[in-house]
Amino acid sequence: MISVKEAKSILKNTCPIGACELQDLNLAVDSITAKPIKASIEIPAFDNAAMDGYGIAWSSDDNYQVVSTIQAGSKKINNIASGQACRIFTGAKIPQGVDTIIPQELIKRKEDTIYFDKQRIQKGANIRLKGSQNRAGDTLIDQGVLITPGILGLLASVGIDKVSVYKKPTVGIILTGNEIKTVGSELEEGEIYDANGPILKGFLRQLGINTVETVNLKDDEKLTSQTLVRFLASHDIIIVSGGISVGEYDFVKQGMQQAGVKELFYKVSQRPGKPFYAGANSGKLVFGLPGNPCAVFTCFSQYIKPSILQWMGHSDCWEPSGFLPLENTFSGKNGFTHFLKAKKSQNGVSILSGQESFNLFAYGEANVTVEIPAEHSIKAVGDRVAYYNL
Ligand SMILES: Nc1nc2c(c(=O)[nH]1)N[C@H]1C(S)=C(S)[C@@H](COP(=O)(O)OP(=O)(O)OC[C@H]3O[C@@H](n4cnc5c(N)ncnc54)[C@H](O)[C@@H]3O)O[C@H]1N2
Ligand code: MOO
Repeated sequence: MISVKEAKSILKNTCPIGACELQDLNLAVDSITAKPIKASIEIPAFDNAAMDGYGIAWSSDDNYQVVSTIQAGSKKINNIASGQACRIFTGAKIPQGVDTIIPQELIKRKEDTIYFDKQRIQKGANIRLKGSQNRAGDTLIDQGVLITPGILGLLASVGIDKVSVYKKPTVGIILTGNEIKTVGSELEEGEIYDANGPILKGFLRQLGINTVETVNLKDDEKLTSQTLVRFLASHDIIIVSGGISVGEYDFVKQGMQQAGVKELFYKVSQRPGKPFYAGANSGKLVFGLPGNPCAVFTCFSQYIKPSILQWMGHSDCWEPSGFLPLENTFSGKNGFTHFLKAKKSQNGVSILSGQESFNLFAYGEANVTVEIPAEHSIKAVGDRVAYYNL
């Protein structure tokens, strides 16, 4: 049995960073840039109006003659001579001769003559200058940056429609257990609803992995190894739920061996999720999660989620979200790290009741997982503990 720290360190050192792919801009949010991105054009590409109003060439005149109207997107734009003005709207290209836009609120207009108070505006006002956002050749985004909606806007503004990002892994889920029924079907004697499939697919969806091959398997050694072989041929990461403990109908460990998966570790000194298995095969990762749903939740969030994030190019994905004082006492099993359903408030974090690994009730209220390390398994009120946002 290894410690939580050792298990995380093995995965951190084993998990590859995915290949690069060109992703459509509209699908690239939450991906990580695999290369720096430069602009090939300057933005704004032309001087344009920042306000709806009137464009003039600044002079000592106190009135101007409106001679044209320019809408955003207008293509045919006549020059403006001294003493003339154009009616102009936000985003419209500034004509030759115009150096100032007067917002319409400051204008008095009588037929085609406009007047305004020169004290209320300065020469050069309300013009967005060509190249004032970026010049052609400027680096807009470095490599290794999380793509936010703001970045999508920036890239679109310079005409970039595809981005080089780290590829997301393809994931396959194998749910084992004769007793497992998918929600929506009728339960018979001794059967239970599959909670692990929704937990795992929910986590994957949060990571932007929406297409996941999932199979339900009866507890059968041959079927388990055959399915693993098939999944290894078509997925980067394989997650198996249940069947990894020591029961007579637990076949996942043997199945891994038969499918040629090399064991990275088996059993971690943690609660829940002690019989957690991780293996590798030709750059692919295979996880055997103990079937109890809270063990599945914990093993995914503590190990598989950071591995997938690392695969997708993220750094610092193994650290807790923060540290807070504990609001109740806790006494755990010595030598085991405990991952606990908990509720975080502004000033502290409270461990919820119902910590058994079958018991999902506290997830209705929990917003964090608290980690109580194996070395200090007894905690008093006020002790600072690490927490992970759910
Ligand atoms: N003699 C021992 N027995 C057990 C040990 C042990 O060390 N010695 N470890 C216990 C711990 S801890 C865990 S966790 C479980 C892990 O068992 P398995 O990975 O073999 O999982 P199963 O036996 O298939 O299932 C365990 C439990 O979880 C329920 N389950 C399974 N799949 C689902 C699902 N998709 N959705 C909801 N619930 C599921 C299943 O019905 C069982 O109740 O082993 C202990 N035993
Ligand atoms: O490894 Mo467990 O403690 O029942 O989840």
